[in-house]
Amino acid sequence: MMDIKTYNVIAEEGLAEFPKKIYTINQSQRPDALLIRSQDMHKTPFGTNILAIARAGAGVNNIPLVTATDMGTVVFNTPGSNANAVKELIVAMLLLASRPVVPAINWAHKLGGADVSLQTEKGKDHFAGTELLGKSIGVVGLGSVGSRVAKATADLGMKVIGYDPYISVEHAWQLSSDIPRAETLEELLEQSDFVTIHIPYTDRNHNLIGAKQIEQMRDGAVLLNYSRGGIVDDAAVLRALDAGKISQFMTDFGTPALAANKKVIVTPHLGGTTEEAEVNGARMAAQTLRRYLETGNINNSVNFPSVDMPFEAPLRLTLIHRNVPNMVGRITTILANYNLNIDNMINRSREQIAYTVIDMAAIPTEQFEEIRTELMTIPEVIRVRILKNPITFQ
Ligand SMILES: NC(=O)C1=CN([C@@H]2O[C@H](COP(=O)(O)OP(=O)(O)OC[C@H]3O[C@@H](n4cnc5c(N)ncnc54)[C@H](O)[C@@H]3O)[C@@H](O)[C@H]2O)C=CC1
Ligand SMILES: O=C(O)CCC(=O)C(=O)O
Repeated sequence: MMDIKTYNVIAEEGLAEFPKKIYTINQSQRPDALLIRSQDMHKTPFGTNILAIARAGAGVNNIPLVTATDMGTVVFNTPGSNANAVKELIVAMLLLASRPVVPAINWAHKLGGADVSLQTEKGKDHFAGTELLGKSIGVVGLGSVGSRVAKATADLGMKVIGYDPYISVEHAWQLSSDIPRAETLEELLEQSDFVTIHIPYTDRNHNLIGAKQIEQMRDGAVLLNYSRGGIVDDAAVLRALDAGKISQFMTDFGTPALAANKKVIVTPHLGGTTEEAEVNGARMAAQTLRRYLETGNINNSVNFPSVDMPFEAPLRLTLIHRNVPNMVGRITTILANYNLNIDNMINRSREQIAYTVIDMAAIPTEQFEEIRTELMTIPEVIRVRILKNPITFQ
């Protein structure tokens, strides 16, 4: 049996992906893997018993990736699982930035008496807005969320300009050729009535939008941050709002200072919070975890290479090791000493880490620990697992 520990609200549909014959959920003091959303894993200790951490969602800045990699813990996310939810919220926020819908509703609910329609017609002009049609929007980051926001806002008749110097081939293909791309962030900022950010929080992206960038924006522009706190320098934004340089800031990552400012609209980290996105993310995370735990195959990892080798032999050895020369030679020498014949093998690396998967014929279960211990004597080996093929192992 393997145990999955969860943090945060994980949709039942995701947990149902773990068959009760093989898995328990939150039953062990030494779980085998974690299924999380925004839990701050920088402050949540986890040990080497944790083979993998699956993050139902996109951002992984809540997970100490270097530590996890050094421990041989594979970290997964669920790319795109909540991108539509974020896109729809951005459309809502753009509309709320242009039309004072919330104050208008509050006012309308307070109207009373026989002449409600008279009061309505007299007072409604206080709540006149503007239209999105023809306005320009700069989309920073053209990944799963940004590419959808670009399309949706173009469909609303906005003039869209994108910026993403690191765009993946997959996302570049998805992006309509009608969406012009800025060469620099400055170029985008200068041309946009609205600027919306859809990039991961990384050291490189810390305060990407600071005082200098805000100065480059159009006077009266609206800024949206539905990516992460820390990507936008909130103090610089507050100064720019007070000075009238930008007109509104809309963010999913509130602070008391932001919430106290009337030109800021704070939502409580709601971007991915729809029934559909929560189910998508939980299912995808659970399926990815299961594939890794049961077959050793890796996809959607943010710290390990992708590996997809059909599990056809009775036994599979998986080795996580440092990416140094001659590892495969040293590993196979040990296996040869046991007279083990290799059916199939794959070795992949990602930066400092490498992953070797070796399929072979059945050996007595009593030998597993001995072989595992011997392989672990190679100093660069971090983790060795021996997996039984549930179909072929006799
Ligand atoms: N508010 C919420 O609930 C949610 C927030 N997010 C946040 O949004 C971020 C983006 O999500 P996805 O689009 O799904 O991720 P993604 O990985 O599909 O796309 C991110 C894009 O940003 C680009 N990028 C990175 N640094 C950049 C920079 N300095 N300038 C321009 N482009 C840059 C990358 O090349 C990539 O194309 C996540 O990392 C997460 O922090 C995502 C989902 C929900
Ligand atoms: O609702 C959640 O779990 C957080 C969504 C999010 O921020 C992300 O996917 O990066």
